[in-house]
Amino acid sequence: MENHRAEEEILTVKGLSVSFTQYDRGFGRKEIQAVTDLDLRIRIGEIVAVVGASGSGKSLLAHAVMGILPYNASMSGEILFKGTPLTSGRVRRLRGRELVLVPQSVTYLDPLMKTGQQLTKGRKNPEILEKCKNILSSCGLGLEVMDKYPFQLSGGMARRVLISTAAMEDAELVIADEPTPGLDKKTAMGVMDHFRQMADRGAGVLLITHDLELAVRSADRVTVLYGGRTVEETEAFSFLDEGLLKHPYTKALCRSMPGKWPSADALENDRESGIPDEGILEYMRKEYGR
Ligand SMILES: Nc1ncnc2c1ncn2[C@@H]1O[C@H](COP(=O)(O)OP(=O)(O)OP(=O)(O)O)[C@@H](O)[C@H]1O
Ligand code: NI
Repeated sequence: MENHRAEEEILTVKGLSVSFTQYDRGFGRKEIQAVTDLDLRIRIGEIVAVVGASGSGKSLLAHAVMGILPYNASMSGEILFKGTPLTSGRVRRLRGRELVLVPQSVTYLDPLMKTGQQLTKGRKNPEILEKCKNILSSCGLGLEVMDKYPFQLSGGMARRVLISTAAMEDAELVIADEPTPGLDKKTAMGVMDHFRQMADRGAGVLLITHDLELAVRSADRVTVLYGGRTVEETEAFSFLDEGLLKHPYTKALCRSMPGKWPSADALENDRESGIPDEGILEYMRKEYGR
């Protein structure tokens, strides 16, 4: 992975739309548009965060890239991995190797397999075991978890095993779907350090999270979704200065970060923010129709 041009895109998503067909009793079919015309780019060495409220389409984006959308979903748009279309055959070959997902739900761990086997995929050479040990320890876990089945782990431990499983592969694209709930801040930052190391070695990382603060601290760029659409795409540092953000929804999100509440005085004189008096959610409902 050494000789890539720095500007090379690992992942290119162009105009992605995902919809579901629902059948109502007696009323026929209804199309539900869940993701609309989404663009996203991840270059080598980059961590790109996707943030947005529950139901804004973050996991669907991840699942579309991984080729694991549910059977009743249909998608359109283009998804390229290293500049070449990610066809269903290609994604099947790359999944779990060059293309790795840290799924949102820990139920993705195989309940019948000890975690050690899931981590090493049965490989027993000393280098693999050493690597496994290092990765587990950077996620705050000891080697003893390798001898346990998933049901013997707490939710937070299972999540860390999932992250470690992904980190074991020298993936070129890692998609982490809400990797940090249930982890304390220190462990969460440890996990993010790990993703940063992977990026430094030439991978691209897509970090999906509710946690805007984590996104701003760990990612290079942040894409904000609302109702399946991109509201704003910006450098992470823009969140340190609200004036660099464009959309009122992003500004409102920025203000919701801990320690980010503007003073009463600032709010009194707040003509610049563009955050409407009616409240941001009411505004978004009108603008985005949901
Ligand atoms: N199998 C499905 N059938 C119908 N609608 C679906 C299906 N899966 C997802 N959706 C809809 O698509 C929208 C986006 O879902 P998605 O799981 O991507 O949200 P999310 O941003 O990941 O939310 P969360 O933060 O809660 O994980 C939701 O409104 C959801 O209702
Ligand atoms: Ni999700």
